[in-house]
Amino acid sequence: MRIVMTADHAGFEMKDQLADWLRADGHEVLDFGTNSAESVDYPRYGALLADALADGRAERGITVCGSGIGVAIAANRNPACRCAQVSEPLSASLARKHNDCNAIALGARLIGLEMAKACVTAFLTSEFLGGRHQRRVDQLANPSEQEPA
Ligand SMILES: O=C(CO)[C@H](O)[C@H](O)[C@H](O)COP(=O)(O)O
Repeated sequence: MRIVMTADHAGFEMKDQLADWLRADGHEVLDFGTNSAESVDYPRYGALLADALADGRAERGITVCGSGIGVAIAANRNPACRCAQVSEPLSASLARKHNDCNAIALGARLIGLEMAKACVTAFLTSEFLGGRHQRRVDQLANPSEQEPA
């Protein structure tokens, strides 16, 4: 699978470790930085991730910051990106099954590498269930125009 990865300074080390692990597993990883512990601002890295998903350069995205929150907020500014901040595999799986998320955000200051790998595996191996979930995902484009179900 073609996967775009980004991180801020707090997440770059976990991002690099996950990228190596994914490449060893046969995935193609587009790494859009950052690539050091020098302090950077997360909005750019959320946006770079979302741009690559929006224009089809990548099928899935994984982004990492200290908590996963900042990069998730930034990525979700792009309507083509549905990014869930997750800290355990059930949420990562539900992000695919119910929300058709094309990205997850991880907190390198919240979880360890093995838990991050478990989240990534759940995210990459789970499929969107469609049905009532498709209706709700469609409504995200214009939530205030929807009739209550
Ligand atoms: O956006 C975040 C918090 O919501 C991320 O965790 C950032 O990585 C964090 O804010 C960076 O903090 P720092 O003190 O500048 O390293």
